[in-house]
Amino acid sequence: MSAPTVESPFLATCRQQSDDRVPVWFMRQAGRSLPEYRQVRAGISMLDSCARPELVTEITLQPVRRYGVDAAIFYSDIMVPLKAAGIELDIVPGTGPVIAEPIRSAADVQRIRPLTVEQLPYVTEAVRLLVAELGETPLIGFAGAPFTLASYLVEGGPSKDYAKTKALMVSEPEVWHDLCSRLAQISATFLTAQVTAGARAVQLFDSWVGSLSAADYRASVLPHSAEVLETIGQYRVPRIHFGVGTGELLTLMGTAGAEVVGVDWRIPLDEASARLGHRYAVQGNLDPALLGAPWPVVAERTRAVIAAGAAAPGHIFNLGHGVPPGTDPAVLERIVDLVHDEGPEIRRAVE
Ligand SMILES: Cc1c2[nH]c(c1CCC(=O)O)Cc1[nH]c(c(CCC(=O)O)c1C)Cc1[nH]c(c(CCC(=O)O)c1C)Cc1[nH]c(c(C)c1CCC(=O)O)C2
Repeated sequence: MSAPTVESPFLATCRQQSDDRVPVWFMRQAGRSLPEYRQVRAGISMLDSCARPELVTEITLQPVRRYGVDAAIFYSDIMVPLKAAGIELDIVPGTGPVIAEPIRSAADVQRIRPLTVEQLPYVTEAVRLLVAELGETPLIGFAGAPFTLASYLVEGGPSKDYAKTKALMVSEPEVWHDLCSRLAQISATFLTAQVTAGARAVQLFDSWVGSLSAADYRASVLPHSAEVLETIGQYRVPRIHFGVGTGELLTLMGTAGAEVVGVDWRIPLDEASARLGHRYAVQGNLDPALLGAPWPVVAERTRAVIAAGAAAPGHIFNLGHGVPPGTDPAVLERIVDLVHDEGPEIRRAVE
């Protein structure tokens, strides 16, 4: 056991300098599961809400107040920097991102212009306001990774099979790499805006990359995600890299450059850590679909996640993906308390 640090438990764990405390936050902790969120968002579209710094600050703080989580995540969306770069899109409630003119050709790709931090003034301002309000609680900045962003741009919206995206990737590799290079630049700029304004960690969401084979991931996607992570490396903040269904990609994802690898519920954290050579802290991985089960079941599963996480050189408790909109906030509150109260003991029992 290393000496306790003055740093936040979340940041210490990212850096593998934690004691036995288990930090916890939830992907999509801000959002429709919270009545106070539904109230302040009423009548304001998702994308408009992201451009209002006071509102962004309030929504980001809501789950921190309610749950006592160890980190805040910036309220925005992976599509916000694409819109700022001039791509016409909307986020449709209940559906997700919808692109006015999908990107399918070399000429389409050339329309995507580079983004500058100056084009994101509402991001800079919101992060500054937030950091002043948050005190010791660190703010996590985030961005979408090139593959996940490309999947929306090429499909034109959400997809089940990513068929158009994969077809472009394998049939026109030059166009694909040009697209992903541009998206990497945009993602890195979105992260830079957040980190230079005071975010103390970042998460790169490659939510849909688990649809790829390891060979395609390595050849067509990994270099672009690595580019984003490398660009942000100069700021010395911990980097978290997450995707859904990535069990077969974990070994490769570990090489992309992040300090922490996020894992979904399909693979236990001890197995995930083994696939990562026990070199990285892990984040996850309670199945969000279980949040509606009776509390004793949720509690047992929460304890099992903590026990499996003890195999890694650091464990940040989270869900395996985002909080579903219908979740009872009281359950998340109980999970945070359990992780904080019982986490150290469960870890010591395993070690
Ligand atoms: C794939 C993806 C998107 N957006 C994001 C991802 C990667 C994370 C993941 O895999 O879930 C990232 C994201 N989106 C949002 C956040 C805010 C911070 C947080 O996690 O609390 C974060 C980190 C707010 C949001 N982004 C969105 C909402 C819900 C819309 C609303 O409340 O009106 C929120 C709170 C909209 C959105 N935006 C996107 C989708 C699929 C949706 C859901 C559409 C729907 O079900 O209505 C694209």
